[in-house]
Amino acid sequence: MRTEVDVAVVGAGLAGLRCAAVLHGAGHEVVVLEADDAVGGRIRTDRVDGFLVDRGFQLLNPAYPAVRRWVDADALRLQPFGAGVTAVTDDGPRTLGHPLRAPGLLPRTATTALPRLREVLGLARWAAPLLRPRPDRTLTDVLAARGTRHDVDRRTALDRAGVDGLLRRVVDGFLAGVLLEDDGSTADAYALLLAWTFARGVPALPERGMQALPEQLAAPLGDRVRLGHGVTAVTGTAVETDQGSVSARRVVVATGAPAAHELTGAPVPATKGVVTTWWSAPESPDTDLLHVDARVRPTGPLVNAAVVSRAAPSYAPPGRHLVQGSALLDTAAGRTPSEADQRRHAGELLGLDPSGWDVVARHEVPHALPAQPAPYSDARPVRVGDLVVCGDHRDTGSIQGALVSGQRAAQAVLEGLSAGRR
Ligand SMILES: Cc1cc2nc3c(=O)[nH]c(=O)nc-3n(C[C@H](O)[C@H](O)[C@H](O)COP(=O)(O)OP(=O)(O)OC[C@H]3O[C@@H](n4cnc5c(N)ncnc54)[C@H](O)[C@@H]3O)c2cc1C
Repeated sequence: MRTEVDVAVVGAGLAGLRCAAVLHGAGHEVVVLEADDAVGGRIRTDRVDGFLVDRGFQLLNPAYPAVRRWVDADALRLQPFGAGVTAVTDDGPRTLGHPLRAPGLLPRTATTALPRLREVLGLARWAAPLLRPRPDRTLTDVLAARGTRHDVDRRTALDRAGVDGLLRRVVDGFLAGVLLEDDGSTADAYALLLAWTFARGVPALPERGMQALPEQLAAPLGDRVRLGHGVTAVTGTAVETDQGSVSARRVVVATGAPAAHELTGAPVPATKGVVTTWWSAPESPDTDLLHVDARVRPTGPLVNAAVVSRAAPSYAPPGRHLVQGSALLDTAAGRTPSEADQRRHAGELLGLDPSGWDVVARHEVPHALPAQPAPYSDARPVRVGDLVVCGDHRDTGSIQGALVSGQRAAQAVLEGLSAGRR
């Protein structure tokens, strides 16, 4: 294979697909070179025995600005989770729900929150910047104006705001599952940004699984996406793959952080890992919420568990339920929770006997998210030497961040191409 194009994009994850779609839409000849056998990168879905299982539990928040702008969410036929969380506590299960988006949870939310007004006030102090954004300013602007909170991690910020007790354990447990760290080391500004998106939208799963999202982005590109093309080397104008070489006026590296480092030598953030086990269960409680362990001494490794098929019925065949339990994974530190530990803990969090569950799949994802320590930075440069680099590690470690970094990379390429023409 020898190809000549305007732009070669390495990687068909969300960032690469968004970047390629913009360039294709602007009339440039683009090729996307993907090592794997399908598009999606970290967002893949398998069908196993009639179940849909994503490669690691994740959710799509339709309130992400990038999703609103560039994704046809209606076409994905989203199945929302409940807007709240159920916590196992030392005094039994407690539920906290979004007051506007989950009015049905109000009585249970009030029972949890009213006896803890001091803790609620602490939480309000922590979340105060979220209450202030003016319609004409983004939350990032508001956080920038506050300055210092870019420099602290979320543990320090929650301590300073006086968030403690049960609500602190619920917040920590919930954020551990989203940020994939349980030491509070993520930049507080990013934790607040996430809280802001959770306040504005209810996370959901597409009817055909999470992979429907990258597939939608890839559709307009047609056969410009070449699967099974592992890239071995790049320069500013050429890409070597295991199938031959591609010449291009510009090259975009849109891989995850470790591959970006290998191909470009650019420094990349450390990564966080997660292991999700999926089980088929004959019965389940009627809950579409995430369940977390908010006991003073949690008894297992899970950051969350859920009966996925209660929220997303398309994920299980009739008469069965799909349960997931996710735990932090750090193979270098010897932290690889066993299936048995995950199963026992999931049973506790959901109030079920897990002995009759069958494993459907287990996904260990060592590089699930880039670490996002303080000071917060959501827009690392996309130009690295004469290459353009995108991916969630250049922005925030999220669907939103990957899409935005792809967009920024495309803009940088367009500027470069038009400057080259002058
Ligand atoms: C388990 C898990 C749970 C998550 N949960 C959430 C969530 O709930 N909400 C949220 O917003 N985000 C979540 N995320 C994060 C989100 O999925 C990622 O931020 C996003 O998908 C990253 O997209 P990307 O395009 O930057 O990178 P990737 O998806 O990693 O895409 C990079 C692509 O490059 C390809 N590639 C790599 N090397 C080469 C090479 N040499 N040649 C050719 N191709 C190559 C890869 O195969 C891949 O397809 C989660 C991620 C994981 C793994």
